[in-house]
Amino acid sequence: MSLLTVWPEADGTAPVLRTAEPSAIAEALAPIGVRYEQWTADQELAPGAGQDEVIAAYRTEVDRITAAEGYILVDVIRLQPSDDPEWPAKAAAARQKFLSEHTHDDDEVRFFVEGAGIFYLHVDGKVYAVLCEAGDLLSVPKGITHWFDMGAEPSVAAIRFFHDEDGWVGDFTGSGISTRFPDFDAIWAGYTESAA
Ligand SMILES: CSCCC(=O)/C(O)=C/O
Ligand SMILES: [Fe+2]
Ligand code: NI
Repeated sequence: MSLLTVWPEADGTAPVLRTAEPSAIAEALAPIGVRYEQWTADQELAPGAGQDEVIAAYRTEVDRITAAEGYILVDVIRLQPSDDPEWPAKAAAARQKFLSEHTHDDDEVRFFVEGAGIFYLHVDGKVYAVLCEAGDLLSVPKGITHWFDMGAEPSVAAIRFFHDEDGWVGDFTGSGISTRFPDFDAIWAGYTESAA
């Protein structure tokens, strides 16, 4: 399951669209150049599995995406709650990195293979919050203003594709818009309640 919520950029309290229907999500995102697809992500990942293991588990999907779109670098972001005393600081730093509005010079393709996270796309006077879960493939054109939230207790794994060997580079806009919209934890609470 996934969820799309759309608000006017001036008001993060009154959504103009809220849908968990995959075809409706894809249809709403297509006009802004965003590709949303549901693939299958059902590989069992060991708790300590790192980049190489995750990429190996999804080799077929990784090869399909890189071959179709010419990516030269693939990496994995994976966060899982743990008892490690360093976890709270690690989680907070990982969350903070993507929490303010930014753009990229490269398009952005993310294949979610575990957990959940929300991409907020700020386009044409609206904010589109795409809650992605395992199996979701999201492709965002270069230059789109956006931010990403994985919540206070991140649990997510996503495979990322880059055309540039520098990997993830964000250009921050300096806008405080991300603080005016419901964060991951607020949206996730409503989503799990409505799914129950
Ligand atoms: C789920 S991938 C981590 C976030 C990221 O790569 C990005 O570009 C956020 O804007
Ligand atoms: Fe991004
Ligand atoms: Ni980004």
